Amino acid sequence: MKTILDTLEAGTTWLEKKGIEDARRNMQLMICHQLDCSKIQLYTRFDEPLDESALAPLRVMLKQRGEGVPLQHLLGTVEFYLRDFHTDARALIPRPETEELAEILIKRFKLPESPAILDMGTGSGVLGITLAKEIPSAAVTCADVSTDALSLAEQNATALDAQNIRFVHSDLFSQIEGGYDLIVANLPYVPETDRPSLAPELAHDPDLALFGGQDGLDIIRTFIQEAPSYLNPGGIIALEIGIHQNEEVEKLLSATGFTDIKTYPDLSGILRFPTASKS
Ligand SMILES: C[S@@+](CC[C@H](N)C(=O)[O-])C[C@H]1O[C@@H](n2cnc3c(N)ncnc32)[C@H](O)[C@@H]1O
Repeated sequence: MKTILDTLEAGTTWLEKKGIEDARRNMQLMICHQLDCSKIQLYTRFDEPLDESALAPLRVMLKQRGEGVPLQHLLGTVEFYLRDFHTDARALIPRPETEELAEILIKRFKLPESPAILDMGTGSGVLGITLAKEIPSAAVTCADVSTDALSLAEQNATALDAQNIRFVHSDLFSQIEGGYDLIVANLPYVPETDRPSLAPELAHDPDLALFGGQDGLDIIRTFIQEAPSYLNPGGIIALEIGIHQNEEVEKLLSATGFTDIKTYPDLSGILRFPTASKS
């Protein structure tokens, strides 16, 4: 009978042949998911035999992973700011760099006592829900044009018991009323011209979450132009953008009258998080 270690080795080899990066980690996490145990527990159970009731679903997951289905969709969750968020095809899989944006906002910005916060393009809700949980006195609004994304975000807010939060179906600010102290937005920024060269796994993210027109900035341009009307004086705008988009976005912010413009780098040094204030 196959042990956990046999299964881990065989699955890793198979995923490597399929060109999956980090194959061993992928396989470990799929086994942990199937056995409902942590990675540490897995190491202590290597010699345990796996019967067909555990192997059969693992084979299905392995096959799907080999076909390029993202690991996060197979596991059903992603950790973001130390909380587990459900993730599926309804919204973009939360990315680790977005966690860095949450960290910057929580640690580096001084917000009013009970800030009104808007998360525009909330997707699975990771930014808005994290801010709601980390700043319990905040009143957070999460908006998205996708009703699918909103249903996932609401599911996550309920699972994480975020109560200081509401959800609005809105194409940018069309259904939003003003008065925010912080507006954060990770809107689509992938240039249409990059579509043919994108990693196959991105095909599992909704198009609506990725593409922002020819240079990627179509939606962000409108967002920046409209945002001042929805910010309180001294209010902050914070975005996530793609590589080499910072100069154009800083110009847009400046042309719209924002001050204190600063773009923070992500951990790999890409200037990814522009922030600015309304004077
Ligand atoms: C890059 S995803 C980010 C999702 C989430 N905020 C995150 O960080 O993981 C962009 C999100 O913006 C939403 N979106 C796209 N166009 C929009 C628009 N015009 N108005 C509001 N939301 C929009 C998409 O549906 C998608 O959920």
